[in-house]
Amino acid sequence: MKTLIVYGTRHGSAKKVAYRLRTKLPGEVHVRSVMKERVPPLRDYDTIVLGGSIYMGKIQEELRQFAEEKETELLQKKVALYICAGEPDPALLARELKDSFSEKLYNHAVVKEVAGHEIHMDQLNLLEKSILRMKGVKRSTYQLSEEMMDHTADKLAEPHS
Ligand SMILES: Cc1cc2nc3c(=O)[nH]c(=O)nc-3n(C[C@H](O)[C@H](O)[C@H](O)COP(=O)(O)O)c2cc1C
Repeated sequence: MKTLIVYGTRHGSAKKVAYRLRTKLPGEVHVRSVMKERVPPLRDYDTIVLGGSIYMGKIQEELRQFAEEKETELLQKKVALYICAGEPDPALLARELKDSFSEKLYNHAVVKEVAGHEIHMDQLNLLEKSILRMKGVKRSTYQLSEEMMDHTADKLAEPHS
């Protein structure tokens, strides 16, 4: 199995998930930032993982665009989707995950997960801090889900139907 993980991030948690997933997946696994690196041709891979993080309800525009441009190819592959997102309401998190990708791609993906979130107060700018203050968030939090990463890796290792 050859896997490509393409991620978008602002403060690093979606990147952290991408690199942790790499250690859990069998076979050759390549990780690329959709914002900073050239993404290799998808035809070279059996499995594609797309992951990003949510700000004001939206995933990184670069990742959204990438998924849109490559949709036809992605629909021929085994696909996993994840988001890092900090909303406390599970229904809202599920909505954010669904809205981050096209309906076709979301339905096609063998696994779609909320990977938890991290907030590093010392890395945020004033605007970001005041947005979080309005949401009642005052402290750094570190809640990435190892369980979700294990689940994603297990699902991707299952034979493709
Ligand atoms: C300014 C700001 C806005 C955010 N808006 C949302 C949001 O609308 N929904 C959500 O679920 N999480 C929101 N979050 C939480 C982030 O999605 C979470 O911290 C995530 O782990 C960040 O990922 P990154 O480190 O890959 O950029 C927000 C965080 C910040 C700092």
